[in-house]
Amino acid sequence: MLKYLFGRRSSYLNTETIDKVQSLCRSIEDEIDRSNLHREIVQLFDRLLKSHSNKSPRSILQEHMNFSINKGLSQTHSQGVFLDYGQINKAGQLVAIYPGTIYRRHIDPLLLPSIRNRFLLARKDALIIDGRDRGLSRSIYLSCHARYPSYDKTWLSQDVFLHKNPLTLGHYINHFPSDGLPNVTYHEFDFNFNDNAYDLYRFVPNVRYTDTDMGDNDKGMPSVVLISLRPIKQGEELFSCYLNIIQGNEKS
Ligand SMILES: C[S@@+](CC[C@H](N)C(=O)[O-])C[C@H]1O[C@@H](n2cnc3c(N)ncnc32)[C@H](O)[C@@H]1O
Repeated sequence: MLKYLFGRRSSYLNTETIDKVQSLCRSIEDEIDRSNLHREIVQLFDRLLKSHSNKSPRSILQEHMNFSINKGLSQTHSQGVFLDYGQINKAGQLVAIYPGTIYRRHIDPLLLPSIRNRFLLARKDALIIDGRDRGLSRSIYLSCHARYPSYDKTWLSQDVFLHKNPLTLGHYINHFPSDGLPNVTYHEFDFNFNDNAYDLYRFVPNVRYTDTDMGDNDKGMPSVVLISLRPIKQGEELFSCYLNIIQGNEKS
């Protein structure tokens, strides 16, 4: 399904662990109701859109979904993402969004931005998201963003309090440690809003590298969201599985 192109394979990821994690992720993914997820996102973005300027996006998320996320020092590697307020009550809940530039694999030129880049995420439809917020990746995002100026570019800020969309931290979520299991999983999602809800695109943290006319196949803006695998308590670090598709049905 999804994989980090340049993720590392750890020795504790034996077949038994991978099978266990994959069946956990699949069981939750199978239950995701896409139209519910779309509705949930529309409702949140609508709240953010209509909010009064004195309320921060994070406090709107806290009021609306009873949680918020933030970056912090990870127990595994450098920075990670934590549930810093409230709780996630159940599996299958939207927790974060993976921001960045959308490339078509083997078509768009990804070689230079891919060098030493740990933030590349592949979708099964051969789209790749570059979520790196620095260097060439950052410049390319900003350049492509000029074609979609109403979309979100605030996720590029290191200061989460400046983020217009408080969910755009999916790219900083680390791979689960040897003494634990993932508590979130990647789920491919396309932002697609009606003409009368076009303003909601201003909270979408993705832009395409190439502005293609998709005609009838228009998927809106392809992205990836993070979904909880179980209830998550305040203070817990979010962990995904970078390898949950490598051993899957389709080997890409
Ligand atoms: C998308 S980044 C995640 C954010 C990263 N921790 C940072 O602060 O930039 C992915 C990279 O984080 C590191 N990483 C993630 N999970 C890890 C883990 N469990 N153990 C060691 N390194 C990890 C790897 O270098 C990986 O390529």
